[in-house]
Amino acid sequence: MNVAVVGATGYGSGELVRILNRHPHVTIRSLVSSSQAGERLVAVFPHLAHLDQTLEEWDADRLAEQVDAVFFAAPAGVSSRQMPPLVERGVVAIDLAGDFRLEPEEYQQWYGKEAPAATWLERAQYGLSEWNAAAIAEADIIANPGCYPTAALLALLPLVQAGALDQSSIMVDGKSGISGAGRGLKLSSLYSEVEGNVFPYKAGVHQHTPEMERFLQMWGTGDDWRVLFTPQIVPMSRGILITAYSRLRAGWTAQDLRDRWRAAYEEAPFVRLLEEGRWPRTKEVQGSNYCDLQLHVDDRTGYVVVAAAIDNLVKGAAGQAVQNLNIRMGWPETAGLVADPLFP
Ligand SMILES: NC(=O)C1=CN([C@@H]2O[C@H](COP(=O)(O)OP(=O)(O)OC[C@H]3O[C@@H](n4cnc5c(N)ncnc54)[C@H](OP(=O)(O)O)[C@@H]3O)[C@@H](O)[C@H]2O)C=CC1
Ligand SMILES: CC(=O)N[C@@H](CCC(=O)OP(=O)(O)O)C(=O)O
Repeated sequence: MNVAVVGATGYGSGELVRILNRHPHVTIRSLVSSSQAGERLVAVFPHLAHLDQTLEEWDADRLAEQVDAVFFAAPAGVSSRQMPPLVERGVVAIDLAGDFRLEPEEYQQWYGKEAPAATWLERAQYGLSEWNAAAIAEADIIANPGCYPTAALLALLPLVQAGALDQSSIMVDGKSGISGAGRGLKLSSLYSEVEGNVFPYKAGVHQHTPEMERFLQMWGTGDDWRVLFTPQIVPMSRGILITAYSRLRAGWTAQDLRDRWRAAYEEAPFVRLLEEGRWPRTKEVQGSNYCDLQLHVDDRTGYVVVAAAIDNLVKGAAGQAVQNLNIRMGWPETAGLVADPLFP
């Protein structure tokens, strides 16, 4: 099957190409770049020097002729504009940006951009692979989840669905490597700003907050879930570690919660429940599509603490996008994604 990637010079696209290149059922037919069309891929990504590809301009007619699926790995707002003519002509679209993840008012409020038209939003399904496979398998548009929500929802959803957590007390602390901010040149991504430094940003106002709340609400029990989310930058290139805290409802034990995780992820090839006492580490998932989970019930305070580690560019972006393509096409979920983490 032929695919295209839009936003070809970014980190998300670089990861898509790396993964798709080893995919048994996929050929990368077009890499679309708004800034460097005509340039060879190797000039943008020297680590992909073995691939003979040239970046191309956006041309909806050409793409609709050439490809069966398109990955949008561009900033918010691009897919809303460019995707409709392709989907209209039967191309499956997988969007790594936030355009199709939220209700229109929420998207406008948290992203400060106009939402896609309702007719297009209706055709989109949220691409949290482990939780929405039946809908993804039928979807025209797959809204790939944000990196922080992927880790937070995988950890929290089984516990929320079980009714174990107090609705008003969920706090999510997220630590991300700087590649989460993309490849664009910015002061805040400079080595001298990030090295030897750890700092929160957008506490309580990050655009992933409504995404976490929306899907806790949709797939959990009860309503009106509220999440206090604080993302932080840590001095590393890749990786996300989520630590989430919630008051536990009466009667729930660590064993009960672990049983819920086990039942939810029994058939999930990319979710690893670590042995008791062993906590997730970003390096132990690096370069892979795994999400590692652990929890602790703190009887002294009545809280549970859960932790999840993913590679933000793989399970948090390109890897989950390919997992979703696999689900959509009815291929084995792991096609192209069987890679052990890179360690150390
Ligand atoms: N980095 C991460 O960990 C994650 C990122 N995401 C989301 O995935 C998307 C891609 O992220 P990432 O690759 O990191 O971002 P980058 O900034 O690294 O790359 C985005 C690419 O989009 C293209 N682009 C930029 N502006 C425009 C524009 N106005 N019109 C069309 N194309 C444009 C550029 O490529 P070109 O010039 O070649 O067109 C750019 O290189 C974003 O929406 C991001 O929020 C989601 C999950 C995790
Ligand atoms: C470290 C860092 O800056 N991370 C980005 C991750 C979000 C992202 O990729 O954007 P969408 O999911 O909203 O498209 C951020 O916090 O904005």
